[in-house]
Amino acid sequence: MKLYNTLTRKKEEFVPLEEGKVKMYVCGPTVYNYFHIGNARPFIIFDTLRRYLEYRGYEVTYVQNFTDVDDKIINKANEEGISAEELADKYINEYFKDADALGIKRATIHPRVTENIKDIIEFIKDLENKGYAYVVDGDVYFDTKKFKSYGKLSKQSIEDLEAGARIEVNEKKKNPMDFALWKAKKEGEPGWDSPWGEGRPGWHIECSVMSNRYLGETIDIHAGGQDLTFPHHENEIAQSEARSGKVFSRYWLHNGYINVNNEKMSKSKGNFFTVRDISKQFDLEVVRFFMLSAHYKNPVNFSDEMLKQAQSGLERLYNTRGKLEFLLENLSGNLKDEEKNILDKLSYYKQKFIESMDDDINTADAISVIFELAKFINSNVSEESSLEFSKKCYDLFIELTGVLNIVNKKREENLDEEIQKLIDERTKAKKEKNYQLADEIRQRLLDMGIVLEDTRQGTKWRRV
Ligand SMILES: Nc1ncnc2c1ncn2[C@@H]1O[C@H](COP(=O)(O)OP(=O)(O)OP(=O)(O)O)[C@@H](O)[C@H]1O
Ligand SMILES: [Zn+2]
Repeated sequence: MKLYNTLTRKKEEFVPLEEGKVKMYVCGPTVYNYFHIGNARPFIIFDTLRRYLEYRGYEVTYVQNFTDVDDKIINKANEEGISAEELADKYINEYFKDADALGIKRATIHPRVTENIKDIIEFIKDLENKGYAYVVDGDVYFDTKKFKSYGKLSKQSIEDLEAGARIEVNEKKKNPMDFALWKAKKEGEPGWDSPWGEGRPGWHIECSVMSNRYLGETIDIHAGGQDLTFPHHENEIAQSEARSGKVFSRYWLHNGYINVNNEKMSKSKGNFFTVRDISKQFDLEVVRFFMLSAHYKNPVNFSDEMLKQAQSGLERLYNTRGKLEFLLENLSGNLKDEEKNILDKLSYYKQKFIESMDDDINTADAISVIFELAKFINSNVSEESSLEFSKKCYDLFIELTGVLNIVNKKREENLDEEIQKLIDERTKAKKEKNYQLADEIRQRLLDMGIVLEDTRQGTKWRRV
């Protein structure tokens, strides 16, 4: 399997440190709000990478953190008159509701910064002892000039970075690229005791510490959105490698942006749609399907129209699944000769799916293969087919869609909703005296094996 590694700017063969095992860290959300469609992209994409690795037989330890102390959280908590902890608790809870509905598997560990303060302090002490950190008025800074390979991820020399970056003037720092490991407490902020006085951790240190604590000094994959490459991931490398003297992460993966009118969707620009809001209009499986329909590194323009397209694509796949499930209940018999002849098509689709995913998790191509398979099923499985053949088609369809965790509802669950929707449409048509449409809908339901009975309490249905 090949993955595009930001560190080398190349697609590289993926070889984990320990055979059969993958240690993976994904930068998680800052929990002060519902997360938006842009934030959803890394969560969905790297969840899919994890699922694919598991499908290929790897045992994956997956860590995704919650940033539960930071300026934005503190400000919002102060506005709402609650503690930073209460605010973070609330949005962690809300995160899980949306993430579950997006089909994102829970991480092996979801650590929180505030539960790791002791380790953070120890880590900073190590950096200080090794001469990589200096203290000014209760703040502790990382000395970037001391870390010789600073800039290796963003491929810029420290001089270029200094020249190019607009960094706020901070009298306390020795060099403009230095960053805070520990921040002295200010009025109205939460704080913890430390050797440097009361304070709280800077942002970058948390990921170095939690990755080290839960996965060890060297991990296989570290991932996040493209905006995290610099300075966040650059700083994580500096902190971790300065302390351990070992490679921090062997593969660095970054997803491209979800844009609105070609501009990055972001909270600060206000051009964002929360997943929660979208869930009022669309099943969130549609959002997952939409994300996976593009290659994760390509920029994607988000719009309602795109979601509607994704919705109808997903519906087509559900129709295939529904048809197969209906037929499986009614068919019998072993493979027929003509079915034996086309059986190798199934292994071909499976092979193509794996090739696509092996090519830097090309979910867009993988979904095209699923559509090809659906087309094959639609034209080759019918009331005339054998049970054995239909079952083989069905098993492959479920296997491949299962890797991406799409089309994951059974016909029965899906059907009840669909039936009710059609009944409502028919009732509306009757009210509007559109009897032709009403009859058409009744016939469509009958074809699905559903009989309607109009009663005084409304329309009831039963299976034939
Ligand atoms: N428009 C976007 N497209 C793709 N990924 C994004 C986008 N915006 C943020 N991300 C990613 O979402 C993840 C969660 O980050 P976090 O909660 O810190 O959001 P954020 O960067 O504060 O969001 P914002 O940019 O809206 O302020 C990070 O991996 C980040 O790179
Ligand atoms: Zn991080």
